Amino acid sequence: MTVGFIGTGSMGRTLIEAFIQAGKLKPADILAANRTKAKAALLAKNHPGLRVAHSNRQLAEESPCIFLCIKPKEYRAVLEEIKDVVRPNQIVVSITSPVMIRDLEEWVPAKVAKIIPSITQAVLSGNSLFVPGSRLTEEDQEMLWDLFSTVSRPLVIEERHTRIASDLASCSPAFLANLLEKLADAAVEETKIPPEAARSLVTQMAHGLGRLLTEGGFTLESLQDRVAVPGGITREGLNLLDQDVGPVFNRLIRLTHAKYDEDVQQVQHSLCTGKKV
Ligand SMILES: NC(=O)C1=CN([C@@H]2O[C@H](COP(=O)(O)OP(=O)(O)OC[C@H]3O[C@@H](n4cnc5c(N)ncnc54)[C@H](OP(=O)(O)O)[C@@H]3O)[C@@H](O)[C@H]2O)C=CC1
Ligand SMILES: O=C(O)[C@@H]1CCC=N1
Repeated sequence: MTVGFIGTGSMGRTLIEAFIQAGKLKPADILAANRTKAKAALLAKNHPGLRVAHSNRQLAEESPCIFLCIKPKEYRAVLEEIKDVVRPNQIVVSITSPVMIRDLEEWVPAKVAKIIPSITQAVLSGNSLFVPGSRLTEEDQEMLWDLFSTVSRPLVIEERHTRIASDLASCSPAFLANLLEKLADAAVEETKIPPEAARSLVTQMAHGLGRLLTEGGFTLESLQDRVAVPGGITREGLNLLDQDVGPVFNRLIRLTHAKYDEDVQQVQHSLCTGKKV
């Protein structure tokens, strides 16, 4: 089956390369289109057999399953371009959290799903968040589940939980990398340890931490208890983090939700103005 990807930016490329790496899709199964054609052409060069469509419309005509890997503001233009050629038996998957399934279902007669990926799929790990639309059959759901199982752990979520689940699965790699960067920078500032050593120490620690939590039988709580020996040094640090860092995450979640609400409004406005199918 040909799988089409509209948008070969950061996430479109990550997904394509993850499916190839997992052996789930062969390059010849993939048809890609991107506004800046050179980006899709480079992907085709790196994965011989992968085909580049000359337009989004051609891609939509030729792909039983179409992934929209574009940003919220780019939906209107792409939907305008493909809506007349999309058929009811096709599957259209959006990877964009603020685009509502019901809006997509108004624009195209296809079977729609929202699947939010994560950069962690580049190493075939992490969750992908699965929101099935009303027209998907059991068979379609199984096909998508099977596809994403090869690069992630798919998780069905309700659409109303899209934002918070994306914060945790998709944004948090950036949030936690930022915290580790701050930890390393503070170490350099306070002790003059060489920056490369500080970065290497936190990076290797993060690798081990991920494994402890996923394969090592630890929970978030048991890990802290195990490291913080009674009367020891770690407890001092944990007490400070409990006091100062917790509230930052409450603010962070309020911020991401406020931006999400704004994006939802903007997308709905852009998709509601003008002609639909
Ligand atoms: N990055 C991440 O970790 C995650 C991203 N997402 C979601 O994925 C979506 C894409 O994000 P990301 O890949 O990071 O963004 P990018 O900007 O890297 O990629 C978007 C791509 O879409 C292309 N594009 C834009 N308009 C069109 C068009 N009309 N026709 C064809 N291609 C077009 C752009 O082309 P051009 O080269 O011309 O700019 C660009 O390559 C977003 O909605 C984001 O929220 C979801 C989970 C995680
Ligand atoms: O920053 C963003 O908007 C996207 C959503 C999830 C991850 N990245």
